[in-house]
Amino acid sequence: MTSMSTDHLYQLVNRSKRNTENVIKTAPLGICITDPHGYFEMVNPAYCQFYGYREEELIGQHFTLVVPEAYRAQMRQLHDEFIHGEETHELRQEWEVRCKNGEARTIIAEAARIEGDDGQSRKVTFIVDITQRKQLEERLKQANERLEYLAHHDELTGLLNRRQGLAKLEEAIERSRRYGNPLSIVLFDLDDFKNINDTYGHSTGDSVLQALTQVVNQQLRETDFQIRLGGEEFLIIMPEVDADSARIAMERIRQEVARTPYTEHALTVTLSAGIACYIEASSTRMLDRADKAMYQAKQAGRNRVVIAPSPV
Ligand SMILES: Nc1nc2c(ncn2[C@@H]2O[C@H](COP(=O)(O)OP(=O)(O)OP(=O)(O)O)[C@@H](O)[C@H]2O)c(=O)[nH]1
Repeated sequence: MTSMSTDHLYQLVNRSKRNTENVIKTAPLGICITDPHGYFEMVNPAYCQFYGYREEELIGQHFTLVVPEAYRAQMRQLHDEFIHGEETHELRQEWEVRCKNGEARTIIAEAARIEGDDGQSRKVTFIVDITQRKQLEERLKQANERLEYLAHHDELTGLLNRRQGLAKLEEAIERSRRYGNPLSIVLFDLDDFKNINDTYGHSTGDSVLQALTQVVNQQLRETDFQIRLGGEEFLIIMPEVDADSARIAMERIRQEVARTPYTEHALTVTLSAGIACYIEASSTRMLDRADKAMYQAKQAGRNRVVIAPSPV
């Protein structure tokens, strides 16, 4: 080889090195190289910019500087295992990291093991910021959870809604049918509720419905379900409870509801209830019997509980 061609080769190698350096400098993804003990040896501008540190603030620091305290030990161990392990590439993984200003962000990191000019292993890590995508995913997840919740619950009171409540009733009836256990349902409706809306406004009416839901719930067993069928009409499912016990429970609830003052106007609210217990009936039949009993309670002057007679 002539001296000219050696020069030329030297130039080419230098150019190639400069190109590589420029690629690393201008790469849109953060790149860092850590020594065998996890200390930063190289960080590119995108890495510094992402974390909010200057290059000289990072070089020589342990990489766990950008890791939340809770994961530091785990990350340190993973780094050491990778440096001394067999794998040359570390799988892509999501991590939560901390920027200089304390901000938490999410990255996807992928790493490779390279050999330094001292013959020792180094870890080169490539990071991509996915914070926005994660936040979007989180908001989407919350929106889906909310939709899922609303599909089963009444928004005002947080109770199960009619559709979900009727499904629960079907399940309860099925269990009673199979195991021969008693089951009672209570249909109740507030008395003269229209007066409250007309006198104090709809939002006061709403507050009454919310507070009343709590009063009733506090009186129920863990295994009972309270459902808002619609408007000011509610259903309670009481599995394993016979008609007499349901009446005692409902009397207690009726009295508690009537005794409680509602809203800042200290309103009195009463309810009329009809009870039906399970006797080889469909949910429609049971609801129908409870409804008739409730109607009787209204007819008899309201603020009372009536048990539906057993069908012959
Ligand atoms: N504030 C509020 N009112 C509601 C809601 N749903 C239904 N209502 C009201 O409940 C009232 C029901 O009136 P009615 O069906 O005449 O019954 P009532 O006045 O309770 O009379 P009785 O049932 O016969 O004792 C109406 O004024 C409805 O507008 C609600 O979500 N919020």
